Amino acid sequence: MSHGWGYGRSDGPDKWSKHFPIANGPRQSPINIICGQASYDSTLKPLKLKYDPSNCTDILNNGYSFQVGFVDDTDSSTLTGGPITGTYRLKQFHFHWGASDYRGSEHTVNGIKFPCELHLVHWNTKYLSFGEAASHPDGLAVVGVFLKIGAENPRLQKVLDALEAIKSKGKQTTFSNFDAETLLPNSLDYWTYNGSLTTPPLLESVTWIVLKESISVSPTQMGQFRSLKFSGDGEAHCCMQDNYRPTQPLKGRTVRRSFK
Ligand SMILES: NS(=O)(=O)N=C1NCCCN1
Ligand SMILES: [Zn+2]
Repeated sequence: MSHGWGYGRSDGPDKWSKHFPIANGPRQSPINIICGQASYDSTLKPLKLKYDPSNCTDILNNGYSFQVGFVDDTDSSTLTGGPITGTYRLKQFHFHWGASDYRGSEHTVNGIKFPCELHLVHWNTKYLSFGEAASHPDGLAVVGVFLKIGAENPRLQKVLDALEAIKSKGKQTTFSNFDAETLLPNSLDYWTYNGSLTTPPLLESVTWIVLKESISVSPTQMGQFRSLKFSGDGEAHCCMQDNYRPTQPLKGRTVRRSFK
């Protein structure tokens, strides 16, 4: 499952530019969102997320994070509105987290790190597939949701309960009838900017939509994230944590906000 990159000292984010030179490109992600510099745009539409729980198929430890996959052969789980035009289909969601509760998110807000960040990955249906869409500047839209330490999150717990079966790299199991909408906060106010995938191949094809409101996660639940392994069965155990890319230079980009 390893593609020659990771989050360790020898293969981590500072080394990615060796095989993926776009790592130093003009629209890399994640970024630090400076609230006072994000400009309100009254033309931004409300986000419309319509997810069908029956599209949910599986949960996989891919050796970098874990992802929950969705069938994406129809428009039954989609993102529309917001800063995008057209219809984007939900492909998967995954998370990034830290070894401690004081780091782990990829985006930061006024320099503040959260312990975890959820990414809901969607692709533009003007293209034929996720893979095709990922090579176009308007191909992908990722909704980012911060997780903040607080009360136990019973909706998140449904996902965490499935981790028992996918502790090591390459493990996959069925995961069905999950409504991804239950992972969203009450408010869909957002920041948006043009960026990239935050993991190799770091393609600059993502419209980022980062929600202002966070969802809760308890310290115990964060421990369940950290119980996963980067390593496969039979390999030296390596806890899956600190699987986040540090923030990247803005390089003149504008961050817009949908809220006053
Ligand atoms: N963290 S991210 O920007 O969503 N990066 C991704 N890379 C591979 C495909 C899905 N997403
Ligand atoms: Zn991600």
